Amino acid sequence: MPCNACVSLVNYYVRIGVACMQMTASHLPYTRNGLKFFTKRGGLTSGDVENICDRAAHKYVARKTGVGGGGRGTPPVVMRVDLMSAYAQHLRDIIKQRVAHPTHYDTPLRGFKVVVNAGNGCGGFFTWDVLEKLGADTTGSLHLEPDGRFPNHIPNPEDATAMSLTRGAVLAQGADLGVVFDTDVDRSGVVDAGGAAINGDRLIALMSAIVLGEHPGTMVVTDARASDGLTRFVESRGGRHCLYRVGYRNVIDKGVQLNADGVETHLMMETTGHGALKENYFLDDGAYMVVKIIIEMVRMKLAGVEGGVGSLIRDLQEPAESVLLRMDVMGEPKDAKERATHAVEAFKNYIQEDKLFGWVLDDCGDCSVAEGCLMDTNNDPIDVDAHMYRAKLYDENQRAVGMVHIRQSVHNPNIALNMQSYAPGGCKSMAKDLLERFLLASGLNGFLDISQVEKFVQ
Ligand SMILES: O=P(O)(O)OC[C@H]1O[C@H](O)[C@H](O)[C@@H](O)[C@@H]1O
Repeated sequence: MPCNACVSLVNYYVRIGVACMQMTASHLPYTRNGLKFFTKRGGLTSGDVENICDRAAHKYVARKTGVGGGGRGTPPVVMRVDLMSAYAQHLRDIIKQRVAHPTHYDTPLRGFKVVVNAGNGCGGFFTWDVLEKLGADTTGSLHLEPDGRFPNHIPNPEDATAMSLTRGAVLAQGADLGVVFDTDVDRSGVVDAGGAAINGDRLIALMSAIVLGEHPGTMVVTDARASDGLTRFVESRGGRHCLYRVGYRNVIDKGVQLNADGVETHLMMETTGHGALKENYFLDDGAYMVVKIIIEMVRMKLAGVEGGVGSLIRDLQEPAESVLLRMDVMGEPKDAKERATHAVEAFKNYIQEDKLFGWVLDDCGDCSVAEGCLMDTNNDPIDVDAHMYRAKLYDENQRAVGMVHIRQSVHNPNIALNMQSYAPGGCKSMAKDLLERFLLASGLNGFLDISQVEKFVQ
């Protein structure tokens, strides 16, 4: 079930105090699984989940040993709820109400062709239970049947195959829009009528354009891998851009915290396609994002605006090149976090100690070293992926070559090096510079596998 179907349950049952939980492996292999927990305030944080696990473990031990009660009491009430139908109806109602079609209120998508690629995850419902019921033609939709082996491609809007197959279907059908969901529909991407993939920064730009139309001046929170072009895009529309840590929960929690601090923040999105809106309980809900885009598409058509939703991001300036390289932390797994922290901090120190001439640490986002995030009043940040910095390289003529974002991976013992350049060849120049003047000079290659960087430089 799409995890954000849970919000329907929360909406409907919150009065009697019900929260909900979902089992999901997202796009990971079917041999792995996880749990997500929701209450009316949104998804629980990792700290909350740890607390629940601790308490469950204590209860389990108490029950096994007969010490401390073990949670015996009134047995829980079990009810069967058709959550998916309620969720789909909730989405349909939002589209109907917000489009308020002057001639066919109940079928506002009549005359529109929308192709869905569910990637064999659980997003197929969006085709028959949302789009078709609202009058859309969904001919040419792809991979709607759930299959945990994901036989066609990784169900992920960041996946090039997922996007290009959807593009092919959109162009073949002459569709107005293509929609790509990840497995559990917490992420999405779209393809416009011209076949352009709208994911990553482009999706954030599109959502920013829509949300800034509704909430002028709002803050938009993203992870700090987002491009400078995106910051300019948001600012040119009167918005503000807060760059924060990688990890969708970090990004969302930052938005929650900003709102609590009185900074109006309506959109929180990661460059991976996870996105949450204040109006939707701060949930990372891929279907809700698509609903917002579809409403905009229909409104534009009704207003006689040409070009479809893709035209909303025409002036987004994108990097000339984007590259992600990984450096595995070698040695004992137990030492990996400390070593990775050391390496990322060494990058900052090298710049601050003027050992990396031409490199300047960025002064916005929690990835900065100067003031911390410009808007950050959180003195107790989540200790996930906290070590990251962003820096720019300038050439001898003071022209910016590009930007590097260096951080520990959220999941694995490696360091991710995201590079974006402003001109072709810039990523290679930056990688070469970092390899020679930092990775080799510092001796970090003693415990970092720098082969991807070396290969890229060659
Ligand atoms: O640190 P990485 O391995 O690149 O993974 C980073 C990603 O981890 C998870 O999948 C989170 O859900 C994402 O929000 C995050 O962007």
